[in-house]
Amino acid sequence: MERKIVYLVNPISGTAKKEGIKKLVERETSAQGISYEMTDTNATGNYDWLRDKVLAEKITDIVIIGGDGTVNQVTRSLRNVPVQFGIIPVGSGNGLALAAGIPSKPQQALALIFAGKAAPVDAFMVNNEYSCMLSGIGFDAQVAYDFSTKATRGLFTYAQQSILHYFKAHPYQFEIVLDNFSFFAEAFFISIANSNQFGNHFTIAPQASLHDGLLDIVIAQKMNKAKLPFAILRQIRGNNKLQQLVDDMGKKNILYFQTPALTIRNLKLAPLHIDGEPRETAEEFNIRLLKDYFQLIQP
Ligand SMILES: Nc1ncnc2c1ncn2[C@@H]1O[C@H](COP(=O)(O)OP(=O)(O)OP(=O)(O)O)[C@@H](O)[C@H]1O
Repeated sequence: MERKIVYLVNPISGTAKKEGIKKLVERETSAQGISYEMTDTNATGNYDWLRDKVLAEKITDIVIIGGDGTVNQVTRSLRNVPVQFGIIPVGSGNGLALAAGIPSKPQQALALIFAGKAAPVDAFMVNNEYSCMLSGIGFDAQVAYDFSTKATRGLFTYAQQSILHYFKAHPYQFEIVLDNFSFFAEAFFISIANSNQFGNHFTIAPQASLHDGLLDIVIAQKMNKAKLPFAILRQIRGNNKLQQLVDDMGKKNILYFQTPALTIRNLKLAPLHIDGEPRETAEEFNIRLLKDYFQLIQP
């Protein structure tokens, strides 16, 4: 089938200048003889118009030139639409693209898109919110919130906010409800991961796969704050298994397990982020995996 690409450019994502990337994309796509359109994304995150366009004009590929927040909004809007997605990662974190092995350099990411080999990627719901990468409750959500209020984006601003919040961080109380049992945890944050990382290669869930039908849950339990960075480092390298969860409780600072669904009771109303974007929190989160939600071009 003849390919037709729609490029969606987020003008505010990350810190990279978009004009040069747009020119590169136009030049290279024309050289490939592929028909394409290019348009900016919008702040509302509504892409219903695109759904209709894909069907009416037989668009084969939607390529997102942006970060995880944009990937979230676009893929959410195009559920069950017969189209494959590409990413040219120019966001601040680019967690999903990096987890999928998509190159960071626009020219290489574009070459991958032209090769056009797509594979399914899971997503998940946190109550009624759709997430495709990594969501979290607690410390990292507070960082996401403050990051969203800053005029400059990018890794530097993100790191600056993380460090500032680290010194202010306090644990929250949660009840975790799994199929067969439940337990209480006092934790700085809980990450629910489809991708293996927060972005920028900062791995949090080393075993996470984008299409294994499982969510990786990481609980950074209350501990002496001086130990927290070391505990996270161990987590990055570690190989904890689900069956070890019960053994680990009470012994380990970081709990790590995999499950397709769980409920988290948020007893102290810790803040929530969805794919790095702050969202309204709730007293209870029902979290469930959506298997093979969209097709992503990847190596
Ligand atoms: N035209 C636009 N004007 C203003 N905001 C926009 C526009 N298009 C998209 N947005 C918003 O930009 C936000 C950030 O987008 P994106 O996730 O791509 O970048 P990022 O946050 O810098 O990267 P990452 O999520 O990888 O850390 C999203 O919340 C999205 O709603």
